[in-house]
Amino acid sequence: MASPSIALWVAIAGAVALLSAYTMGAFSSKNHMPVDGKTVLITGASEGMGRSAARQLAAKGANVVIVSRNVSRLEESLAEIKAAARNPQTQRFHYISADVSKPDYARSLIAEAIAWNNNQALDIVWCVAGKSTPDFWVEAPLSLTRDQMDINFWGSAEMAHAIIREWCAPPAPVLPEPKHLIFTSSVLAFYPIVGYGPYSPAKAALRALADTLVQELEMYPQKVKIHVVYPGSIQSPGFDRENKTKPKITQILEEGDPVQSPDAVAASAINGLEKGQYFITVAFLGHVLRWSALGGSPRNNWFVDTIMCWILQFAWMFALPDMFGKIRKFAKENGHPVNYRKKGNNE
Ligand SMILES: NC(=O)C1=CN([C@@H]2O[C@H](COP(=O)(O)OP(=O)(O)OC[C@H]3O[C@@H](n4cnc5c(N)ncnc54)[C@H](OP(=O)(O)O)[C@@H]3O)[C@@H](O)[C@H]2O)C=CC1
Ligand SMILES: CCCCCCCCCCCCCCCC(=O)[C@@H](N)CO
Repeated sequence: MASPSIALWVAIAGAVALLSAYTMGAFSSKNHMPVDGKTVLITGASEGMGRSAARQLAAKGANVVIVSRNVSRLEESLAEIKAAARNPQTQRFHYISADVSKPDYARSLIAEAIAWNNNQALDIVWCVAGKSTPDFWVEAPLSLTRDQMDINFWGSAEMAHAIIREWCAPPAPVLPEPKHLIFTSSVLAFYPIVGYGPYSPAKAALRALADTLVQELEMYPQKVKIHVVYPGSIQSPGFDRENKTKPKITQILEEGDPVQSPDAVAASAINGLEKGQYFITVAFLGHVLRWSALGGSPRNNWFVDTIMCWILQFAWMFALPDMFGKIRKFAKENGHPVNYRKKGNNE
């Protein structure tokens, strides 16, 4: 015999479950970033996650322009991307060699891509090109931080400036479907760890730029959606290179981060884009670090994000002493950092 109060609790629990299922997107399968027949420009697509993303977008029907410096790698990558096309008869593919760390590289690059695209505007621009050379911030020359800023921050900022001016100029058409600009940051933007000092500030700067742009773009009649992808460790050619200079303590601290394949990261990022997410994390540690550091950034989901942000503030009570404990133990055993900085670092 159920008392009225039990029935009431069951009803409330049911309503909460429904509400959370609804807010978690269980009833909405809308694709917020359809790419079939659209044209995507993607930088850093000759290797690693950019190449995987380009191939997966081709398989979903996109025309793709890939950008990086090395032409033979671009050609090889383009062949692979072409082979994955969904509609080989109608889809088109192209590469452009450019160095994204150079000032003002983006305007002429975009002009070339538009000309190739039968003078049609680009639909999606994804900045993936990036590079990390881990080292101790104090021991490494300061020029290393400048170089990392040039590629990781300026490489995307130049592109954002040029493409948004293109999409949002007064004569540009106001279309029902949004354009998409995607940045590729790193979970280190949420929680930087020692050894990535020359790199993390550039990736964190991308977050601040994106948080500004989502506000600024509200003021234009044209619709542009900003997204930021935050990968953890990716088993890419770049990862193999960075491991050569990565300090031991950095390896110890990032041990708990499972390395993902470029394909898995690209698939998960595209899944987040299709769900319409703003900040996209591609693995569990990434979700955790996003919740642990969300601040005033727009939410993907008010219900889930609010509860998880709240829980994660408690998790730091255990995580921070653990991380600092590892650093202090390492320092005690190894002495002054000058002694254990890896050889082979540029000096
Ligand atoms: N690997 C990892 O663990 C993580 C990586 N990231 C970020 O994800 C992105 C992809 O990383 P990953 O898959 O490792 O990439 P890779 O290092 O394997 O590949 C980098 C790509 O960018 C291109 N590139 C590098 N420098 C320039 C430049 N100056 N101008 C134009 N293109 C350039 C490269 O081609 P070329 O050399 O021919 O120019 C290549 O196509 C990067 O932004 C990276 O910072 C984030 C978190 C973790
Ligand atoms: C409550 C919170 C728990 C905290 C746990 C902390 C674990 C830290 C893991 C750091 C992972 C770093 C991946 C670097 C990826 C990257 O960007 C480079 N490989 C550059 O290419």
